[in-house]
Amino acid sequence: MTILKVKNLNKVYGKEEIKVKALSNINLEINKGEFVVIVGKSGSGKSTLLHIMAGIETPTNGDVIIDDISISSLNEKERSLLRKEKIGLIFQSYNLIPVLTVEENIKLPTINTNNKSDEYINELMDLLHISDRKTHLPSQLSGGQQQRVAIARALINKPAIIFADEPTGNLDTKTESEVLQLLKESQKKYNQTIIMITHNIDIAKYADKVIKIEDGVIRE
Ligand SMILES: Nc1ncnc2c1ncn2[C@@H]1O[C@H](COP(=O)(O)OP(=O)(O)OP(=O)(O)O)[C@@H](O)[C@H]1O
Repeated sequence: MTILKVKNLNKVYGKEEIKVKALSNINLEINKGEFVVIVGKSGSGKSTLLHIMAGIETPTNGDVIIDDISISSLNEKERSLLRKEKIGLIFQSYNLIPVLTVEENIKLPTINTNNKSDEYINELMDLLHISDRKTHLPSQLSGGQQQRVAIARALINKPAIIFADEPTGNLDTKTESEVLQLLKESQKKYNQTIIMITHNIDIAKYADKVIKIEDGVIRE
């Protein structure tokens, strides 16, 4: 079953002499439950594609369809609701709120939703080995711990699709494999789709589908 479709997508940044064509006529389909990896050289358009698929950046033209809903037909408020309900985002920079504790950061996406599950927060903190840091602030954590908090925050609403931009780029090998293991367990348990940018060939080996981008174009 298709969960995400990209149709004739183009993205151009800037105008005239500073114009950059970041994506050219991208078409793809991703099935529910798939683990998809996006690879390609620096500047090839990976982050641009991921951000547009996640509804945090708009295309110049073309469309993204998530669960039969066309993102371009939504206004900003509706897009934000769709993101909250269906999408989890993990970035290489953790984007945690500095004045909130670990637990408060993880709970952020549950505000204004029906998700009141303290049980799942505790389960995630246990799985990610951050339970003993739940009242700490992000500045009191190591990089790996901060990334695990960001991952718990992305998973808290049990999103249908998890978008991850180099999520293990700043982690040591041991933490990296723990984080990947957790993502895969979550994917299996809740039939989630993971779409991840990585430079790590080993991660690409585990993927159900590898999307290779070269100069804004998909190479099969
Ligand atoms: N906000 C922006 N304004 C202008 N050009 C941009 C902007 N964001 C990206 N670009 C350009 O679009 C192209 C694709 O960038 P993108 O960040 O998607 O590449 P990437 O494959 O994710 O690279 P990396 O692996 O280095 O993160 C690049 O040429 C980049 O310079």
